[in-house]
Amino acid sequence: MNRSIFIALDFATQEEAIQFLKNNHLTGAPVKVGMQLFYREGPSLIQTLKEQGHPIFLDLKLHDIPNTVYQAMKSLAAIEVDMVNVHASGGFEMMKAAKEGLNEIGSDQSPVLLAVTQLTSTTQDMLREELLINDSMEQIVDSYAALAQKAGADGVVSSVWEAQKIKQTCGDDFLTVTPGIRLKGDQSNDQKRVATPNQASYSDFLVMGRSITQSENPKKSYEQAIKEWNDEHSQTID
Ligand SMILES: O=c1ccn([C@@H]2O[C@H](COP(=O)(O)O)[C@@H](O)[C@H]2O)c(=O)[nH]1
Repeated sequence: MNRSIFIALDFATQEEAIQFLKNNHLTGAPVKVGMQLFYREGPSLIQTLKEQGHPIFLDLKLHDIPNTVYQAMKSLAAIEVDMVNVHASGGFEMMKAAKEGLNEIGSDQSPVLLAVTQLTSTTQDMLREELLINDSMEQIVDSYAALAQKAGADGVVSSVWEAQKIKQTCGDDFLTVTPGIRLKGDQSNDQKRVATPNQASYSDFLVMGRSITQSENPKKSYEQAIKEWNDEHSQTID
């Protein structure tokens, strides 16, 4: 899969999601399906999106005992999405079990496994005061990424602000998928570690929801995000 921006389809129903894509000429664009839509519509929605040519990131963030995650990943591998994820805080054995579950269908066809390091809605203060973790955000994200890589994950979900360090620690081929993206001037909403597309030079994939889905002109916002990101990337690489 080439580097691309996944549109977060955070809609209540399949009908709304498909209509959004159709009305805005986004059929075939990479999409992220999360809990809201998948818990209601299930695998048939994935089938419909696949028939319309969309690369799919199924963002269910599994977090359970290793055997349960292993069995769940076998089910998810069977619906043939492109990327799935777990919470890295589930630990090494759980992430390893996730990878084994996905590989049951044959490792060359199995979905990419990502591990969520720390949600982009989490701040340093929350880590310290609510979760009783005293290390810095960067240290935690970095060590979770290294653990995820050791367990067999293909990459991580983090904010843009940790992506460079992850690449240094885990290597260029280890994928960095970054939500919390906003176009300049847009509201952050519940996101805390936010960035614009042109700040995302170390990301392999961006995830963008409301800056596109709630824009007055979603197609234009999507194209603007791609342009900003690509311009920045070519400047960094050249
Ligand atoms: O750390 C994470 C992990 C996943 N997400 C998901 O990405 C989108 C972001 O939506 P926006 O509207 O662009 O804020 C959403 O579906 C989250 O569940 C994340 O934001 N942060």
